[in-house]
Amino acid sequence: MKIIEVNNISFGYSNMPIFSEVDFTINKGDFVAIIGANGSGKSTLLKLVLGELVPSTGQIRLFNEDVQHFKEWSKIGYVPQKGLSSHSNFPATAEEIVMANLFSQIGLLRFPKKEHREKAHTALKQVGMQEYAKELIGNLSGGQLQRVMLARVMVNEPDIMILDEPTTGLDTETIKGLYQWLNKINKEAGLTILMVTHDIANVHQHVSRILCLEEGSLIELNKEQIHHELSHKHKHPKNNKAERIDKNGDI
Ligand SMILES: Nc1ncnc2c1ncn2[C@@H]1O[C@H](COP(=O)(O)OP(=O)(O)OP(=O)(O)O)[C@@H](O)[C@H]1O
Repeated sequence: MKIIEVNNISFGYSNMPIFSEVDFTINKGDFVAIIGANGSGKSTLLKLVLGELVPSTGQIRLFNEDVQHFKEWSKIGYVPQKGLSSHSNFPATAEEIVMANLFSQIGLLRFPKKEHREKAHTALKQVGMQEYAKELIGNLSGGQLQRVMLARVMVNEPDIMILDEPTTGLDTETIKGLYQWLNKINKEAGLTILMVTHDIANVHQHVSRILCLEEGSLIELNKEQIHHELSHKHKHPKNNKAERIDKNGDI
């Protein structure tokens, strides 16, 4: 089953083209990493997938529906870049942050019921944060905040989790734990995961596919290319092609 279908999209800010003719599909159960240099457009691509930006050409479908008409947003758990860390002084507990994401069920002006509290606790437990439910988020470490962000999207029982550089500012042990946890929910619960990351060295063993965005085009890396990327020898196939043509003297 196709969860995300991106067909031949192009996008640019004002007069600055970011990418063109980008195609990819995310199927149910995939664990996909998107890598690419700083500023190559990874966050922009996620914003297009989430319907926050509109491509100049091409089409994006979520769960077989055009993104512009898509309404079942609770199926998609989006963890933005930096997440809570920029709002950590907000006077709310971990439990309140998680419950707030149930607003479509609770209603904005109503008080949460026992069942909502229980759902929040289940989600916090899933990420190993149940003991911190009543803790103000300002008292949590970066790794704990990140786990609250994961619980915040898990509470809606999404079909896909979309993460934008979830390891920024975290220490090595926390990063390892996060990847193991993502691997577990992908394998055991079948949650589909799409993750933007710089961290190919740690992530490649967990993901099923790696997409690389560079110089305006997106390609899926094969095993050999992943190996080259790991040894810092990667060249985007677009460039490799140009190099090959050069060598053959065909231009
Ligand atoms: N709202 C905007 N208006 C104009 N230019 C933008 C806007 N947002 C991003 N850009 C530019 O578009 C390019 C792609 O940005 P984007 O944040 O998508 O890249 P990225 O690959 O996610 O980068 P990073 O790895 O540093 O997070 C960058 O050159 C950025 O400066």
